[in-house]
Amino acid sequence: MPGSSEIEDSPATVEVGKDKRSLGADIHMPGCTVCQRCLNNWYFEKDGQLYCRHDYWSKFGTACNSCSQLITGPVMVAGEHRYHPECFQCQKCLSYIGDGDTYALVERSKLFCGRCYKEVTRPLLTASPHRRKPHCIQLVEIPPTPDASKRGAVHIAADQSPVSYRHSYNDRAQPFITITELDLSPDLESLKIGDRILEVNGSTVKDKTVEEVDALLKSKSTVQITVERDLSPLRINTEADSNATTVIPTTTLTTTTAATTTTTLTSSTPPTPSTPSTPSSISEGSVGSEVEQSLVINDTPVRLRPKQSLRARGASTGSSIPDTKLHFGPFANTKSQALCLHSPSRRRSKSPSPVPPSRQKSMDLGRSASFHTHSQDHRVFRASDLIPGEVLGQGFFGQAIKVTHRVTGEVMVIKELFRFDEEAQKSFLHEVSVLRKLENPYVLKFLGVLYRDKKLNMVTEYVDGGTLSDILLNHSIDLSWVQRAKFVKDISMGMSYLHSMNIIHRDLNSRNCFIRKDQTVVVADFGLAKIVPRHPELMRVEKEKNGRSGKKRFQRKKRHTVVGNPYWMAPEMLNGASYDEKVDVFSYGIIVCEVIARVSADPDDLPRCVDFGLNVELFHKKFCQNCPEPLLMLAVLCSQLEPNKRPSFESLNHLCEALILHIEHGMSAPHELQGSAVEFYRRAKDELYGTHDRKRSESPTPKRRTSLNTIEERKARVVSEGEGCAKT
Ligand SMILES: Nc1ncnc2c1ncn2[C@@H]1O[C@H](COP(=O)(O)OP(=O)(O)OP(=O)(O)O)[C@@H](O)[C@H]1O
Repeated sequence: MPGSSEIEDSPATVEVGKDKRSLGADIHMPGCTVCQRCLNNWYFEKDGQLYCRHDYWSKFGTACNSCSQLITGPVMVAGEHRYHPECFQCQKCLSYIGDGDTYALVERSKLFCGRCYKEVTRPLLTASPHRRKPHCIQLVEIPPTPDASKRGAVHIAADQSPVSYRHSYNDRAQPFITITELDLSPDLESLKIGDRILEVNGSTVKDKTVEEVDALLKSKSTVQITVERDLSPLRINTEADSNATTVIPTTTLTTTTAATTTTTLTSSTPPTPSTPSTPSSISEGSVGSEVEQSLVINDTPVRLRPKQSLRARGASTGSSIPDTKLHFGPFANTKSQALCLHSPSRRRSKSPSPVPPSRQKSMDLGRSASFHTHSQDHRVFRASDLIPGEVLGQGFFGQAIKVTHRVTGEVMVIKELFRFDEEAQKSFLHEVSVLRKLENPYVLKFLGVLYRDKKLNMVTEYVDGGTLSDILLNHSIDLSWVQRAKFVKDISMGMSYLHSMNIIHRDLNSRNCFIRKDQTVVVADFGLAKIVPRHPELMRVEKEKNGRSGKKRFQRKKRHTVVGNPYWMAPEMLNGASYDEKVDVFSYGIIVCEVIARVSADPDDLPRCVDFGLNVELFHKKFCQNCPEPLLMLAVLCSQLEPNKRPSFESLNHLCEALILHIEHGMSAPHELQGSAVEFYRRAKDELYGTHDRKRSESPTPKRRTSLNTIEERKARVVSEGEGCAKT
């Protein structure tokens, strides 16, 4: 995890799956099973063994093939490679490859959508037909048909050749299921003889027999096949191979595929060496029943005989695919059909195919073959699953729309971008990647993602009670002090969870806290959240990896970007100074003030000082006639100017619980919240400035808007000085 700040005051946490329990800080912690280092903060438990986070991840976690981060939610699977849905993105056109989309993963790292893959590989093949074709995992979709027999068949067999073991995607002993024959059909043009089948309709074929897989392939509905190919099972018949080429009069027809399969139809006597092929290049001539094809299969030349069913037999040297057959199908006598064989780069419209081009993607597909969910709760939705409802509101980059699931009736929210610049994309992806890691009753629940028009949308729970700000400012709603104390407790619970996950929210405010019908509050909006490592193991590993000074890299506070809304922003951030997670505690303090006063956080309404602190004396005078003193004390403690003096959310949880008991049942308030808040504030100010200067630090604000302007101007200045900013 990137970042540099270490969060103090947090007790050790046991993580058993998703269950996290706090331990007292004084409990002696044993060492990590793998690295033996003392587990004095976080640890993971599995089968009675304890691990540090790093070793747990490396032993049991699945890392994303793109960002290398642990995958905890939905995962896109390409062969043995796994991706976060938001990382499953075409590296050329940057569109998201979603549920049911075709793709190709080249050389195990370069991910392309189906269209870009064809564009990218074409010049490669043109440049050098001899070059070794890259390893590729590809999701190919065969459209549905009312009559499966008309679609063309994929013939498969268990491949016993040693090649099939060489780049295995698993370490099983049994052979791969390999495509041995393909009917000539536009639907099958993206498949190649020699392809190894990894999945059919999203299910691995590892444990299936050839017969079972064959039955799946014969389905009338859409079939999605994930195939792996490498080592050029078929490649261009070049000069070196030409001796073995059988020739038939008049025709030289060379078809180069975008992937690894090439087919050469060569002319008759005298045998002419094949010219280096160009993609889909064609010398005019007839292709009919007399044409014979020459192929190279696993480096062995084979012949293809032109019959209704062309059969390629292993040459005398012995082919690793001994009996390869190409069915030309009902249009065998047409040149265009012949070209369609293994020629995905050709436009389908040139083919007199019985399958209209629109059928290729027109069906409402089942779940993507490559999609699997690790978490029960996180899903990938299709646009057709969701009935759009009202727009709930707009943010800086996007908008939130209420939606209802067509089948289950669940009401949810999709958050979609309306700005597509880099900053918006980055912020959005960041929010998705943060939110999907979180699971807590006081944090907005992430439900999954929705791909629409090659764009990623986030799907979350719908929180039906409005924002905390809305509720507080609606004075027709009666809010008891107990209820208000419960609001602030819930926020503290959500925030302590976030901090325990090493996340600084940085945009905590009453508009980002939503209220459920049962009056619980959830913390939302993680677009500005910052992930900071604090686990000693992670730091050590990171330090070793980077060879940098751990001290410098992991000092507790670091100068971070200035982000968030200035009304809730901590003074140290407004001043452009280094900050840590205690900025969230300051924002929380301002929220507590809003809860007490039921006014907006605008400094016009909520009195602040020229040093950006809370003007407690004025606040007390204006708003605290009926307020329980310990609640005001809570606000004052949290909004202290010195970050280190603000309590952690962990201790705020306890204070809030005791506060509720105090307000509800008259039990004594915790000692931290006892006494006069105004007195406490004066003492703290005197300590900071001295008695004489304290008055000057407080806001005399003779002109009404001075304080507001000061805060906003200060932030604008900090930002223009180069600290950067997102969203105000
Ligand atoms: N899960 C949700 N449940 C109910 N209402 C929501 C939900 N998410 C968003 N909203 C409503 O939609 C509004 C816009 O939300 P959105 O997240 O798009 O922007 P924002 O959080 O207000 O702004 P920004 O993301 O720029 O900070 C919110 O203020 C809230 O009123």
